[in-house]
Amino acid sequence: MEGVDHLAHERNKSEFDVDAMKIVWAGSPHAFVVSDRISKLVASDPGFRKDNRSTLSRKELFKNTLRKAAYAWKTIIDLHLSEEEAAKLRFYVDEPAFTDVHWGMFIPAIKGQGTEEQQQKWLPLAYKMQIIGCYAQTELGHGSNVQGLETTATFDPQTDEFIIHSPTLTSSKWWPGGLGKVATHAIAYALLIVGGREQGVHGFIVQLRSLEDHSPLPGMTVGDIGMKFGNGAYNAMDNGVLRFDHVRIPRNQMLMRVSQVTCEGKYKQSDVPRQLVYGAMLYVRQTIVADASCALSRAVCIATRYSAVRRQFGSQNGGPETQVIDYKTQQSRLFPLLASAYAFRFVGEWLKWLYADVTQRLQANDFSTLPEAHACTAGLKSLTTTATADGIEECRKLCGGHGYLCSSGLPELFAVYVPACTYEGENTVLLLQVARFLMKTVSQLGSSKKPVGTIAYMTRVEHLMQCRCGVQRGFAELSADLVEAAVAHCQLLVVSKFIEKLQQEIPGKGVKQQLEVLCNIYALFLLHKHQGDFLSTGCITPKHAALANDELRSLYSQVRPNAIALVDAFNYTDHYLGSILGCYDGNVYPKLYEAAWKDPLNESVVPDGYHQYIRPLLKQEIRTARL
Ligand SMILES: CC/C=C\C/C=C\C/C=C\C/C=C\CC/C=C/C(=O)SCCNC(=O)CCNC(=O)[C@H](O)C(C)(C)COP(=O)(O)OP(=O)(O)OC[C@H]1O[C@@H](n2cnc3c(N)ncnc32)[C@H](O)[C@@H]1OP(=O)(O)O
Ligand SMILES: Cc1cc2nc3c(=O)[nH]c(=O)nc-3n(C[C@H](O)[C@H](O)[C@H](O)COP(=O)(O)OP(=O)(O)OC[C@H]3O[C@@H](n4cnc5c(N)ncnc54)[C@H](O)[C@@H]3O)c2cc1C
Repeated sequence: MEGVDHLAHERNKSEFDVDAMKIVWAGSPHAFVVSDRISKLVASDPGFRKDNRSTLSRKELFKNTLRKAAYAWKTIIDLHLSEEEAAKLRFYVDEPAFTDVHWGMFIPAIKGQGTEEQQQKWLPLAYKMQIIGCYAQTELGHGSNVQGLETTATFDPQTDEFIIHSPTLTSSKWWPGGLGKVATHAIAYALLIVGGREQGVHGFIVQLRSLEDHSPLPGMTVGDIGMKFGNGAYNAMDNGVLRFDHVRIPRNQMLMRVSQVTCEGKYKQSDVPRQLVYGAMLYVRQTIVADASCALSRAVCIATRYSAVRRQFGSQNGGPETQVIDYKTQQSRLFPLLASAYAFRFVGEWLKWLYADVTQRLQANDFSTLPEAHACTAGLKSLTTTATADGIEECRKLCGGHGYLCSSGLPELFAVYVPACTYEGENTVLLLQVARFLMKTVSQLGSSKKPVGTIAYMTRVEHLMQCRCGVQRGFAELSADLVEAAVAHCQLLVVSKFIEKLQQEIPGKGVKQQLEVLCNIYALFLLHKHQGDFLSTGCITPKHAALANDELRSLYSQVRPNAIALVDAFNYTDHYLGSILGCYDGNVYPKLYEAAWKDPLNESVVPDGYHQYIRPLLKQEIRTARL
């Protein structure tokens, strides 16, 4: 039944102003208007179609991605879109591509680590896409251990150049997105050697390919690293391999904000801390946290709408069966994820603020908040991506069998999303960074250096002052426990930022009340899940644990009538969701049925291969047939 809203009865039940919630979700009325306009623009343009993605071969998929990226760029130019609108357009096009790394890493690395002069030279070219950049840090042998990178950049004072070289197989650059087939330039990270002395890892701008015919420049061996997890999905991205054979670049292509090499071959360090070499990672981790709420909310939107459409069991006197969303078990799996999507949205907003604040301070040579910013970006990146990847998979299961179909949108969403747990810092490795920061704070508790900001609470935890570790090799030996402490610290951050959000004025009928319910679900669900830890440390009593569980059930009942409206507030178009199960009108079954017939296997009634393989089998001719 075309045009009928099968979820209208659900939408009529809602107890709050959905339009006002859309603005809260978007961040501001302006952000909502931009997001709404651009998402509809992308959805209505056949040039951005994506429903056939899972049936394309790797080569077709990749070429189609190139076409879309070029078409997106043309749209941006033709419509004179602002930077903000252009970023939204790329977001709603929803295809992993070299452009993510060009805009998300190459440009930020030059901005953060380049001198004024370098920025003036390279940024205009990059902004106009006259050059396309990638971020070549990871190597075949080392990813997490950045100090272990083997690529060398040796200064040659005779020619005023660096010689970039890959001395071993394991020093081959391996993984950088966009490197394989597209990028013309890279920020390549290499061990700097000046006057025979090693000076640690630094970033260099290296041209990879000719701007005339795209052939690799002399001394470069470059290609794609091969198929990745999931058909379609992240295979639209050309993650690459690169070897340097004594490639020479001018001295002024070393990113020199943090440290410099003079033409005489002197190595000089500015007053800024060395850690700023890692600055691009700080930036991207912050954007990944914001992105987690998008990916999780998308999966939750699909699972919630479908749970309201799907009915199983419970028919009374021939009446309709029960909507699966009404089962308490379904609610106890789904609603904490709905609450998490909102929680991650708000902590992402806060992290964006924190990043802007630290950037401003760094510009004024105030480096005091850098360790905290590093711990927050690393920890929240780890926490939100792990929870989102797990959450997407849970949403697939919440959709039963149909969740496994590509047309549900969930398998591809999972395949595209799950590497976020690894890239930009493997999640456990990042939690160890948070643990290191926490232990450093604990060790300073008795001193005059008082913890502030996100660790201010530590002064209130009396017993931390008495913490002494009797275990040999302290940190390494206890690292599994310390990782758990780091997760708990990050969860505290998420909960406290949700509570802070609720302390702000939030307009719109019933909006604040809904958010309070979600915040309580988020916090109590954590308490319920980790009640063993809370009980064993005496933080709660068994009675508290039971009360929390009772309260959770009551909160789920309060969410139930508002569930569809709470996911409508994400304001996702059917194009962006890319899911038959999650379509706005809930008209799932006819769409699933129709889509099945479009599969290439159904192009002929009798399949290719019948005469060769099926018929001989049926006719018992298999032993004589040539297979
Ligand atoms: C489809 C895409 C969808 C969504 C994405 C949305 C937007 C994103 C846009 C684009 C991205 C798109 C695709 C992703 C592409 C992926 C790219 C990459 O993966 S790039 C490679 C990333 N690599 C890593 O993250 C490596 C991880 N390793 C490290 O960060 C470090 O090596 C590590 C910190 C683990 C260890 O460093 P090391 O110096 O060896 O050790 P140490 O622990 O001694 O640290 C020294 C000192 O420095 C402090 N510190 C470490 N890192 C930072 C930092 N980033 N900032 C500030 N400070 C830092 C550390 O705390 C320590 O300080 P103290 O001595 O304790 O004071
Ligand atoms: C899709 C994708 C895109 C990528 N894009 C880029 C890119 O554009 N540019 C780029 O430079 N890189 C890129 N990467 C590489 C990525 O950044 C690294 O893979 C990532 O940082 C993890 O490093 P690794 O592979 O060395 O993992 P490893 O460090 O080898 O991890 C293996 C295991 O060892 C554990 N481990 C490692 N160190 C420790 C430790 N100290 N203590 C305890 N456990 C430890 C980890 O927890 C993990 O379980 C990309 C990767 C992927 C998957």
